[in-house]
Amino acid sequence: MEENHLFPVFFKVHRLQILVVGGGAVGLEKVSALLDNCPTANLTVVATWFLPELEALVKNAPNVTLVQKEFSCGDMFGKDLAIAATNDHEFNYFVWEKAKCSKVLINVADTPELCDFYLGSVVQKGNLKIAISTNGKSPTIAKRLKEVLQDALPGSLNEILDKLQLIRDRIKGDFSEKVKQLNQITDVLVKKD
Ligand SMILES: C[C@@]1(CC(=O)O)C2=NC(=C\c3[nH]c(c(CCC(=O)O)c3CC(=O)O)Cc3[nH]c(c(CC(=O)O)c3CCC(=O)O)/C=C3\N/C(=C\2)[C@@H](CCC(=O)O)[C@]3(C)CC(=O)O)/[C@H]1CCC(=O)O
Ligand SMILES: NC(=O)c1ccc[n+]([C@@H]2O[C@H](COP(=O)([O-])OP(=O)(O)OC[C@H]3O[C@@H](n4cnc5c(N)ncnc54)[C@H](O)[C@@H]3O)[C@@H](O)[C@H]2O)c1
Repeated sequence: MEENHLFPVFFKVHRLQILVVGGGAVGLEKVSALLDNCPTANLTVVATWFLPELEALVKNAPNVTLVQKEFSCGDMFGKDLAIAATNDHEFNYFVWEKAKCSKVLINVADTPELCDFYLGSVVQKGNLKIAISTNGKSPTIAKRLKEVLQDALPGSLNEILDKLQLIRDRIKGDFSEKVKQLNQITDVLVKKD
């Protein structure tokens, strides 16, 4: 079976500077995804025009700046991550080149082969977060799986996490003893019948 070699990480995006080039349908989708996960994400969106929905979304977000202009090399300065989401394939390549020159990790929305990272479909239940990737095969299936898991996972999972954190903070002893006790307490979750 073919395997997915993407390595998932969970970025603290409020500590990063993120550039999005393009403010149309896909720019809106990517900005929404970032803000859904982290309302305090630091985003700069550069585009020649913006969808009104995007302007409305970021209206009261001081951490998001919309810059209406053509993208230029200087926009990459000081950025940690970038997303190229214009409707111009050649231009997205140009943005990719600028990101590479500046050693900025980039997602090119219309060219998976150029992407350093993909965005995932994200299930959220309080502190719990599950990211799904289909290796770029079918974002629609990723979205559907997210919907299935979002419904199937009980809201009480977040309470369990809160309780486990309290227990984790209270257990004394050396590290291996702590791991042993935490595994015993949670054994019930994986025990068959
Ligand atoms: C998961 C999600 C995250 C997000 O964007 O936040 C995401 N795409 C979502 C939706 C979606 N995207 C597209 C459709 C239309 C139907 C279809 O094509 O299936 C729908 C469905 C819809 O909108 O309903 C079209 C599309 N997408 C890509 C291309 C380019 C190409 O494949 O060449 C084209 C064709 C454009 C064209 O034909 O012109 C590429 C990528 N899209 C990815 C992520 C990465 C792979 C993730 C993975 O490994 O599975 C990757 C590789 C790069 C990236 O964008 O990071 C988000 C679901 C959010 C949710 O959970 O609700
Ligand atoms: N990865 C994904 O999830 C995904 C999903 C659907 C489509 N796509 C691809 O993404 C691309 C973008 O589609 P869209 O629907 O958002 O397009 P769109 O027409 O809605 O928006 C294009 C945006 O690019 C901006 N732009 C164009 N040239 C620019 C420049 N030189 N400098 C700055 N901004 C510039 C425009 O101002 C506009 O904001 C398409 O090529 C499509 O194939 C990707």
